[in-house]
Amino acid sequence: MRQYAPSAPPDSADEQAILSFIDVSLGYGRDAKISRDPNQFILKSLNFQIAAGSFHFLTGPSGAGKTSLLKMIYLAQNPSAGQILLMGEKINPDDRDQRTRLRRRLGVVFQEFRLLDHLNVFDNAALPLVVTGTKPREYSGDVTELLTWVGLKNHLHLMPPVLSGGEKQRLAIARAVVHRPTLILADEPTGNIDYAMGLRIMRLLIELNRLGATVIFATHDESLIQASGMPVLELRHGNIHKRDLSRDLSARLQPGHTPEHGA
Ligand SMILES: Nc1ncnc2c1ncn2[C@@H]1O[C@H](COP(=O)(O)OP(=O)(O)OP(=O)(O)O)[C@@H](O)[C@H]1O
Repeated sequence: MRQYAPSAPPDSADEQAILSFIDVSLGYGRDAKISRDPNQFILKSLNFQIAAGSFHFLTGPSGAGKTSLLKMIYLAQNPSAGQILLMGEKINPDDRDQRTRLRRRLGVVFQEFRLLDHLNVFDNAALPLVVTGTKPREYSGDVTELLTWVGLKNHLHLMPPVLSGGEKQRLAIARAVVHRPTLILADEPTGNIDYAMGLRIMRLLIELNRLGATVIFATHDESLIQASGMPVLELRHGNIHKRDLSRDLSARLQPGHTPEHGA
């Protein structure tokens, strides 16, 4: 999988923040924006940094704001207050060129897949390379290898409407990483696939992370979190917390604790 290394790895991967949230709040609707009342915000004055080259899970109860947080990171949602810095740039919500430029360095696995129904599996996966003007002869080997990795080798010419939910999800994952993004954002990428394929996808993301990509992986799947031991950011009541996995581990070792599936 060496060829999937990110195209623009940071100079000092461990030191630099690829993403900073400075007092970022988000509320939906006119009232939240006008009043600036923290009680109206879904996400409240978030302050955190993500180091370039790191891997983080993002978790929290349903409705906690995981998708909303990811939307702000991929610049599809402006914060109601505060400043986001992405890949060394202060985000200006009015700067469309900045948004287009930075998005090309992102790989996003959307919860609802967002596949193009009129393109076959191969062409959907190749799309991020096509839009940057890459020639088919330069990408066809990589695209086929990646689709083989996610188990879609025999489906290259099928159209998305005939794929199962899990197959669509695997295609969405392939499309998100095919252009070697600097930052991968995955919203419940293992939600529709079985546990074994979930672990395989997890291994792919860990491998891409090992090659330099920063990964933020939103999930409810505690067994996957526990099995990987990667750091966890948890959204609760509009705030973000770093979860201490060593404390989780000692809790799991307490008498009477029932292990979760796969943990
Ligand atoms: N466009 C919107 N307009 C109004 N409210 C919204 C909008 N998008 C999300 N919300 C609300 O914001 C809250 C957070 O939603 P979000 O989808 O970010 O949560 P989540 O943690 O990703 O949930 P889940 O785990 O169920 O996917 C929810 O109460 C949701 O109803």
